[in-house]
Amino acid sequence: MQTATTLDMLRNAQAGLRAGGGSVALVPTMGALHEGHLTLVREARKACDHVIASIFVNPTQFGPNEDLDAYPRQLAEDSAMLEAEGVALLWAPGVEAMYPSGFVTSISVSGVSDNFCGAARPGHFDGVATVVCKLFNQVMPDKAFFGEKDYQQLAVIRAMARDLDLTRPHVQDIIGVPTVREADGLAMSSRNRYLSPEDRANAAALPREMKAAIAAIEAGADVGNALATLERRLVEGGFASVDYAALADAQSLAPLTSLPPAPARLLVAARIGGTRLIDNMAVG
Ligand SMILES: Nc1ncnc2c1ncn2[C@@H]1O[C@H](COP(=O)(O)OP(=O)(O)OP(=O)(O)O)[C@@H](O)[C@H]1O
Ligand SMILES: CC(C)(CO)[C@@H](O)C(=O)[O-]
Ligand code: BAL
Repeated sequence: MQTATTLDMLRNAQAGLRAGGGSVALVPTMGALHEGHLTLVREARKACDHVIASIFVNPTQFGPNEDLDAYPRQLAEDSAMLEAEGVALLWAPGVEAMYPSGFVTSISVSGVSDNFCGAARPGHFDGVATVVCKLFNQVMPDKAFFGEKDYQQLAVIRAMARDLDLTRPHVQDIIGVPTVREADGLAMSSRNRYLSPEDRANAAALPREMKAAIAAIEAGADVGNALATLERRLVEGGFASVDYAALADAQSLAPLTSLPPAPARLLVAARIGGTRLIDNMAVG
């Protein structure tokens, strides 16, 4: 596996990769890799001839009081995992390489980004959209792979690619991969490592109570009451607070107060022991 840390290195490495022909997949990450990321890489390898993975802890998507400094960074371990999975090229720029001095551009998104994590993390999705647009321009993949674990993020990226006409030639296809979960149902996340043993055990309440809420809603329960019960049970189960627990249209992410005939999604963000966890599940 080659590793590029500057744009010139990336361009040279890509030229060599593409000289032999074949399709190219991009798997963008912020590192601190786990089986969820590696599942994206495996799906990418099944779909394309070459896989390029990026590792960049993007400062523009972190708010002033968030965990940018604390975010786990383990490039050597991550690199070994990616090489073992057959990744051809790791794009691992520093901040200066991604945002050189004089950088003055930011993509502003709205609509699918307005509620939920967009409201809880002002500017977050603008940061995500800006760096992903740059990654698409830098790599020009045939396919790009993202996790449904970050469901709203995936919707934002799809909207950005559509609106900026990035689907050709910058990226041909944006693929969503189902959430990979721990044995007790907790969605794998780089931030799970922040959890104490007690909080990690209690965090299993998140998928458990989400499933209970979905069962109630699908059985005809009032959506507002089901969501209030979900929030209460999370706090009773050890969560400090709930940023949001919402039913949304699976496509538009418009908040819903009743179960529609169209596909819907339950979206939750909650805090436990100072760690913010998110999850989402299909409803109906
Ligand atoms: N459990 C998972 N299942 C499927 N995809 C995942 C999972 N965890 C992360 N991903 C995907 O991997 C890509 C990189 O995500 P990122 O590097 O932020 O990891 P993360 O586990 O989401 O970390 P964080 O704790 O910051 O949420 C994203 O597209 C994300 O949706
Ligand atoms: C898509 C992404 C790599 C952009 O920094 C990040 O938001 C993530 O890891 O989900
Ligand atoms: N996968 C989520 C990235 C973030 O929380 O910034």
